[in-house]
Amino acid sequence: MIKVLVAGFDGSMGNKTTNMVIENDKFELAGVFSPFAGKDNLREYTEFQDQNVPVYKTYEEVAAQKNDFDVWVDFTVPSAVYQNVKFAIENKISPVVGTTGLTDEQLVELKALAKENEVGGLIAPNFGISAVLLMQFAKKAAEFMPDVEIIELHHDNKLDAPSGTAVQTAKMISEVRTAHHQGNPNEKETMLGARGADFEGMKIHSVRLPGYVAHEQVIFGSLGESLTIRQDSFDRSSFMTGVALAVEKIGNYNELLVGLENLL
Ligand SMILES: NC(=O)C1=CN([C@@H]2O[C@H](COP(=O)(O)OP(=O)(O)OC[C@H]3O[C@@H](n4cnc5c(N)ncnc54)[C@H](OP(=O)(O)O)[C@@H]3O)[C@@H](O)[C@H]2O)C=CC1
Ligand SMILES: O=C(O)C1=N[C@H](C(=O)O)C[C@H](O)C1
Repeated sequence: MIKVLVAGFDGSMGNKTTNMVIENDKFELAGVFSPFAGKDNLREYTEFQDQNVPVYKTYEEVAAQKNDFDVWVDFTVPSAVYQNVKFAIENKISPVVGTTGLTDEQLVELKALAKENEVGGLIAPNFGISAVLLMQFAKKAAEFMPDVEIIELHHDNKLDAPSGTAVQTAKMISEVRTAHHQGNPNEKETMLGARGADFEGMKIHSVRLPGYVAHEQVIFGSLGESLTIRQDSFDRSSFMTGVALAVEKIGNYNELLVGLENLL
């Protein structure tokens, strides 16, 4: 059995993940983690009355029981994810991280730490197969159509913008695209932000509205034609297959990987 701790268990993704772990015969829910939890055991929560699982609130509590955990699944917040992943690696608990917001510098540091500790881990901006495919297709398209704008659309509880998926899409496109300005070089924004965020000349636009979950559209323009690639996550269940795959496989690695495609 793979022993799993879910950090952010009380959030939208953390709740879905907690239920997925409980229902998966290959996994044991060995703990949940949030500094803000008001209870000491998961069975005190109405939804989990049959689950005798400790609620951990501090790193010290987790460290004292670190042999109880194989995998740390993180669906928390951008402001906490770096410290959470650093702690997990230092305690030889494999991080499987959905939380977005890690900087490039933090990623480099965490990769080195994982190598030093010979701990496998995964940072996945998106666990949905439709999003993983969208990023791959977008990179291919950019080889031939280098003028591109990204529109990501999310629920209006999301803390960060642009989305981690949109940033990862732009990074993958930039591997095959020469950085260049798009639009009139003399263009002026008469309203600040009108042209969106800029990534090596590509523009990224973030929509936040009730009714949305997670969606991304990549639009390519060229002489006399356009190509649009779109993915939609209508429900957070779309991420669970990828999370389960990562939890199951991450023990086979001894380095920190970025992107679910590394495990497919
Ligand atoms: N990679 C992927 O496929 C996906 C990634 N995400 C990402 O996952 C993250 C979470 O998304 P979502 O579930 O919608 O967000 P929510 O706000 O619904 O949940 C976040 C949870 O984390 C808790 N939390 C805050 N700080 C800490 C901490 N230091 N340690 C542990 N838990 C903490 C929050 O508690 P409290 O409310 O008390 O602050 C909350 O319960 C976001 O970064 C999002 O971008 C989301 C979906 C898919
Ligand atoms: O906050 C979300 O919901 C999501 N966040 C991730 C991101 O920022 O890319 C993944 C997915 O889009 C859902």
